[in-house]
Amino acid sequence: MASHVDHIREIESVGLGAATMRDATVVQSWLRCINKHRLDPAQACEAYIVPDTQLREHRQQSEELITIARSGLESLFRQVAGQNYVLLLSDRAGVTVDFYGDPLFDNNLRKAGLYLGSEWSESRAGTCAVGACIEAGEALTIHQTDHFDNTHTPLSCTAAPIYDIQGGLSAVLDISLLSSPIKKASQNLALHLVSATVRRIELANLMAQSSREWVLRFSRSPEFLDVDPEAGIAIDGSGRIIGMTNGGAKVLARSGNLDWRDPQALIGQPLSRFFDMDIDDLPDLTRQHRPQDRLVFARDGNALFAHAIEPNIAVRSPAGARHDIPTSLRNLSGGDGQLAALQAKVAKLAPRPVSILIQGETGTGKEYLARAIHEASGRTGKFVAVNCAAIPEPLIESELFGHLPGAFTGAAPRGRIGLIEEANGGTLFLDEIGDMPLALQSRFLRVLSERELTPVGASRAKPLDIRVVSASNRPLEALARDGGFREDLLYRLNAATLVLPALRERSDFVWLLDKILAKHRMNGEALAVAPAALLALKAYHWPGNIRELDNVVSVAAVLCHNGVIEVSDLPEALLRRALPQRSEEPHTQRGALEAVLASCNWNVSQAARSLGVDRSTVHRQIKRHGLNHRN
Ligand SMILES: Nc1ncnc2c1ncn2[C@@H]1O[C@H](COP(=O)(O)OP(=O)(O)OP(=O)(O)O)[C@@H](O)[C@H]1O
Repeated sequence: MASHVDHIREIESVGLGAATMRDATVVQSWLRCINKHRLDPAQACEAYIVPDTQLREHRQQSEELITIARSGLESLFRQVAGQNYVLLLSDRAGVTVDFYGDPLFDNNLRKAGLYLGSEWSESRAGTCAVGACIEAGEALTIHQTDHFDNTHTPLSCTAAPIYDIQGGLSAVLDISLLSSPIKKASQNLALHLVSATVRRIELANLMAQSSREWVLRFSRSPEFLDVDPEAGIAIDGSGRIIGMTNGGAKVLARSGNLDWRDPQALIGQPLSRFFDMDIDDLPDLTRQHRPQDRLVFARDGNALFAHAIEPNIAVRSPAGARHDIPTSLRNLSGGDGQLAALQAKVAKLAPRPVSILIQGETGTGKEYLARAIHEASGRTGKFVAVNCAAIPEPLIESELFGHLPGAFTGAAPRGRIGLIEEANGGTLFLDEIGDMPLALQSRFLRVLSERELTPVGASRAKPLDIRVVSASNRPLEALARDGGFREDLLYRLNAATLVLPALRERSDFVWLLDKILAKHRMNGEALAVAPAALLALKAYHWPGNIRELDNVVSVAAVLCHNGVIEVSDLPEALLRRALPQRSEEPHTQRGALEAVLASCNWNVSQAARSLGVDRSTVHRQIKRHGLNHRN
């Protein structure tokens, strides 16, 4: 193996334009490390693990993706069992948010950075599989001395990007070895496995997010079409493309002679632009027809087998003019009146650079809404979420503003780009803004007024183009009146205010539930809720709102048999509260009681146990509501 000195020399000479046998992706990454990230190959740095608070935030942001990716990760981990591979799922920032490795090697893995919380962005770690994959947008292997930093040269890492259905890179799946054979070709199988897993994760994601739309899946062979398709696209009722896997984007781009890296050119286009068919032809491509008869022709002459999956119309959103609402915003509600008004307002505000303040109880979807605003804004930069309550006060300034190398004791040796700068060209989401320390509020106010940023330790300001969306579940006006929040900052933040209703106030509960069921379906099998359990869920008052509903469904999905959630799969605390002693809604109360009784075959003792009340209370309630075993 080349010595460290040879390795440094090789990178330096490639930096000066010398020819090399390395893959083009490696060379491009080395050049970025030298020219863009200003890294020095002679300066070795240990792998970086982000602090716990930050990790929690990264994981929270990737919650949905982790859930969807998990079954793919588990099956990949099973396939490579016993071969010492480690699996990392990293978010767009290169931070490892999920991890599968052999606990026997925990210490070595942690030291090597193959661990939960490790940050593998190219600017931090130099050329590495995750970082180079984020930059290149394609699957690749970074093998041993392909790494830029000497510290990482024992590793062999292979990574593939996971795209969201709008074509944005949302995560990276990496499979790594602490030590591997010398030849890079030894990792070709790993490259194939990671790419196949990502393809399945993207398809699962497309299915989960497009359950109310037509989904068209493609394969070059009729045998694999229905079991393991290669690509997928989602199409709305008017025949326009509204989502795709990366494979789907490539099929469309090839057909339309467009660039798959420019998803805006694909999303929103009519199906007929890419295929010799339109929406009316989709029913002929469903499973009722033989796979070999489902051949479709792309505009570039390419022929593919297709499988059309009908929209799931179990719960229809009410008719109304939703056509001028961008796709990302349509996901916000299933026809609730208050939200429909909010969606219309957001559709108008999103493309404009106005600051938006979102208010709502915990778990009502403030961050979800902020992301939807970002997606509908057309801004090309990142969505960066900062939870002001989660970052310890002494760290918040350098986290937000970044710092130069050596700006203060304990500063990162290479300096650090702050979260505000990371959001340049995109959206900065400030959650729990009411918890931002007062001193920082003044600094932040300057950033907003002057639209420029000065990192800690820097003397010159940098120009900034950010859209700020902030959120709070505390009444900021009252906080400002009491001196806990700067009034002038409040006015900068709330050019528009959006209020998210609590879940118990929403009329589209069943629509939301359906969406969350689709998210948690296990191994692609549909989840359903038994009528009694649905009554109990509807009767509950949901203090934790959509997040609580999501948690309840995720646990019930694991507990239930044959994919049907019964009352017994719901938490006792929920059932207890679903049947309050004094309810203003006797109908709901009666329904919930009936539901619980039906689930235990009218065994009053069992019903009392599952409700956490005594038998006499159940008897009293039965009498009060005039319930009868036979009615
Ligand atoms: N319209 C929606 N459809 C599906 N899931 C949703 C929707 N809105 C929110 N969720 C889910 O509900 C959970 C809570 O949402 P989110 O984190 O955006 O709430 P929040 O109001 O920002 O919470 P907090 O006040 O605690 O910060 C997340 O899992 C999110 O994915």
